[in-house]
Amino acid sequence: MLEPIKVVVTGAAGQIAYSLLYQIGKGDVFGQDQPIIMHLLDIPMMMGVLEGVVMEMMDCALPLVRGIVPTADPAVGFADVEAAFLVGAMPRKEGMERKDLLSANVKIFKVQGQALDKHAKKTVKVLVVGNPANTNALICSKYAPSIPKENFTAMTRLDQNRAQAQIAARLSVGIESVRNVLIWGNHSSTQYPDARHALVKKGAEEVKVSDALPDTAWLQDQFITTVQKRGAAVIAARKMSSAMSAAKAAGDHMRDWWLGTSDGSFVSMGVISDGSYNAPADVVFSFPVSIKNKQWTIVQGLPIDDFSRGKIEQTGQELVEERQEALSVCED
Ligand SMILES: NC(=O)C1=CN([C@@H]2O[C@H](COP(=O)(O)OP(=O)(O)OC[C@H]3O[C@@H](n4cnc5c(N)ncnc54)[C@H](O)[C@@H]3O)[C@@H](O)[C@H]2O)C=CC1
Ligand SMILES: O=C(O)CCC(=O)C(=O)O
Repeated sequence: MLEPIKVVVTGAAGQIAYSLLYQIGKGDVFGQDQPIIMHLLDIPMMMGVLEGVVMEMMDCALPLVRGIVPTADPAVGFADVEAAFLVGAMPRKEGMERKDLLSANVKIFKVQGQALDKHAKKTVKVLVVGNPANTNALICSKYAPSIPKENFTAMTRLDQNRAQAQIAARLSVGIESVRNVLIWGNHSSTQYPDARHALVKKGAEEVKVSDALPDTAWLQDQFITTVQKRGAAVIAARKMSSAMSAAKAAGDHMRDWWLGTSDGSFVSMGVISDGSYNAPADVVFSFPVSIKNKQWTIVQGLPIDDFSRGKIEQTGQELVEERQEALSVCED
């Protein structure tokens, strides 16, 4: 058995955390041999609710959970953590775009960046879930200058999972038969879900999704818009934003970062852009990445046609605009 690691979940009294904490505690994210001390951070007025979550965590009787620290103090929440799930932020309501949350939420990520800088391990892996996730991750990193920029990522894994599920359903195959479906850009309605590089198992063989599903009209239209608008569709139906699927995606993202991806497979993560694929540099942009030894690398050399180039440009432009707005909010 390994030494315990400290893992923080912010927004710990909220709906995503309610599903996420169990996954982490039962070993689905960091592995079955990795004990965990869970730091649960929320705001002072939620401490009563958080007490109930702590009782439930205890009552789950999870052998890997070696300690639970509920707190409203970021200095305690972020102390010596090796992994951080930054979930705590306001969710959007029906009719809003995620970027409408920017002015309310971005300041949370400034403060948490400063706290991570002071209190977390310098190797901490940070996953930002709270929306607008890409720009919040950028701001968090800016205010944590002693931690490498590569350690701050934003979640587009829910979009990837949604896209993979749409393709699998359309082909009537199991979800595990489909891989390398990508999300480019922003976790917003400009994101570009891309099945051009995706593969599907057909018997003993693996073939391109575009060959198994020669329906370009669907792939270039309904597939993309369904994934782009899925968050809004869930809100319209549930009157609350996605939580179970968001928690699953957060676990998937961190697990792959911690334990690595298999050869030839890639996953989508919002990471600091170096300008690959003509995306704007210095925004947090979702790229295909492969991961080894807890380090992600942007997968290079995928062929990009004019259709994809236009979509990448559009979502990149939105991220540049969000960056500008976020920086001015933080300077106020
Ligand atoms: N990137 C993605 O794919 C997804 C992102 N989200 C986003 O995740 C965020 C959380 O969603 P839910 O859990 O459904 O919301 P929720 O409202 O159920 O829970 C949010 C929790 O965060 C807490 N919180 C607020 N400010 C905080 C702070 N400064 N420090 C610590 N905790 C704080 C609140 O008190 C609350 O308990 C939202 O911004 C939502 O839009 C949701 C689904 C998917
Ligand atoms: O704002 C939303 O769309 C709800 C949460 C979310 O980001 C999503 O479901 O993708």
